[in-house]
Amino acid sequence: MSKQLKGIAASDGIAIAKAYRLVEPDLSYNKKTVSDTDGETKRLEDAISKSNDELKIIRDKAKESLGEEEAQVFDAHMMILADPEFTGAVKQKITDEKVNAEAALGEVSDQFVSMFEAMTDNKYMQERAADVRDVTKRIMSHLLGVELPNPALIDEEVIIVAKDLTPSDTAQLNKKFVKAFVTDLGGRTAHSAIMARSLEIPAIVGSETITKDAQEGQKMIVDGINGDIIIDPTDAQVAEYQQKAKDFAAQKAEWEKLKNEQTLTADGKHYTVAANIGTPKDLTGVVDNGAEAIGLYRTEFLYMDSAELPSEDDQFEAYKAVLEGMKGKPVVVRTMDIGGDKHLPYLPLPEEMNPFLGYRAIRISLDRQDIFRTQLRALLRASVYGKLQIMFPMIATLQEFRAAKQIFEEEKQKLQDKGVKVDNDIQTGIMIEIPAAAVLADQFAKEVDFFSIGTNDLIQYTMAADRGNEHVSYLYQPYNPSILRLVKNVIDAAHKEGKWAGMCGEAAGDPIMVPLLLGMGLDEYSMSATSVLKIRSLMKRLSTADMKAIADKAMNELTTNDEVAAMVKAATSQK
Ligand SMILES: C=C(OP(=O)(O)O)C(=O)O
Ligand SMILES: [Mg+2]
Repeated sequence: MSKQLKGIAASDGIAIAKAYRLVEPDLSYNKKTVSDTDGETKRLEDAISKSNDELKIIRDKAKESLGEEEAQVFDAHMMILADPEFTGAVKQKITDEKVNAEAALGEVSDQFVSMFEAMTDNKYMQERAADVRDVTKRIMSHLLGVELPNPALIDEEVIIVAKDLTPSDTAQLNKKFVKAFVTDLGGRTAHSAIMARSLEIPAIVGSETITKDAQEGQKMIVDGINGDIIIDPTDAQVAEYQQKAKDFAAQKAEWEKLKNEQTLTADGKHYTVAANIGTPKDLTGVVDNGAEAIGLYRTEFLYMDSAELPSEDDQFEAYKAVLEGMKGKPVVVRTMDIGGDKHLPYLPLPEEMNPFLGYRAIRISLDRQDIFRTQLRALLRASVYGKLQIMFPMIATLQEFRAAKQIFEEEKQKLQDKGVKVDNDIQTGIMIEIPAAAVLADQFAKEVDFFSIGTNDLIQYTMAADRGNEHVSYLYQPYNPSILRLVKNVIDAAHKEGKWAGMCGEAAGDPIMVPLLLGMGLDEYSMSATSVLKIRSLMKRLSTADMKAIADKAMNELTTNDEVAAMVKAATSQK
């Protein structure tokens, strides 16, 4: 019997394939005393040898499908397996303390991990802690006779089923075989969901129970447009969704025709439809989808993809590639936004009760000026290759903006003094994603060159509802009149000072939000590249005067998110 489930639609598209459970098995063990220590040592050696064979295969596969760099992590794992200090310590423990191999491995591993993690001034050794943890899991799985999921070995079409996916898990998915993913946890603006959209993989998050409901290899349908999941579908359901997939492809082909057009409304007004990117690799999607600018380059992925802080030169190359690739079209580069759900293995952050309210983004940059200044220098040097605009994330106060701007000016001056060419007209702006900044937008507008509204965070901070928590996702309300009024306040404040206002949160590519934003006069809309043509097509049939009436009604007469959504749908003939 087929089973239906609903989750939060996070990335468009339909997929039909077998489930692949990316779920860690239970690796818990009991500590036991053993008399046959030789036998126990032999069990350990077998498990190590099986782990080694497995890692060799995984390494080769990863190299083939993901590239040399992604595959290197498995080399590091094999080195630990071959390291007599580590494996020797486990064997010693079995013999000396007469304990089972699982307990000896677990305890030695914990010691190594704590030792590496304590070396806070040695990034290389700190990273080894994560490697030791991974290798321990692999050996333990063989000792316990359970199987670890090995996503790098996937060689047939699958739908990934997981509790949650971190941005780095998502980066390792091979698009050739991974047709979709479904998770228990998460919200539409979690970074794994954002990455799914840029990879053009259908995704559903926050299903709550998919890891309980879907068994390995079971056939599944994932409808990333509506958030529907069907496990073990009937033939009729498969046929129905094959048709839906065809319709979706036809719709996409229709949008494709707008690729080289400007974005004009029905009454002939031009607005900039831009794209968000995470790495220079995403440029292809931006160009293929005809985006008119890059409204947000999330540079933290450059830091996350690296084993250590990226050097000034590495960063320079990445920024230059993006600026050149856009051929003079504007590129808004956001300085590093680490913290919240984005971590760096080599930059341990303090454990926090509320990481989204803690040490992150500009707060880290102003504290760790060595990191910040390096990034600004790389940006300044790259600025001559295109139209660079720099944006600071998570600005709460004017002092923060002034401090960031001051550091930017200092670095610019130092480079110029050395005779390095930099663009003299780089605009500097801020993300508006903290309600304090949205409320004081009139004061900020006097000092910044532009605003870009980050609704992903602005909504979570205004509604006090974690953007990634499916239990409070009902409160994550982009169309709530409170959010709309804040957004309007920001746009009006910018315009009053002759500045421009954009939006780079996911709401900028939302077909219900866009008519409201047009009505409020938002200048720039930056979204997943895959939404650009859909939104251009929508804007083409809307008139700004009509949308102004709708936006005014939403902000002044309606009271709930749902009322606003229903009104916009009816007024713009959307289903
Ligand atoms: C665009 C935003 O930034 P991020 O999603 O990276 O937090 C936002 O908060 O809306
Ligand atoms: Mg944000």
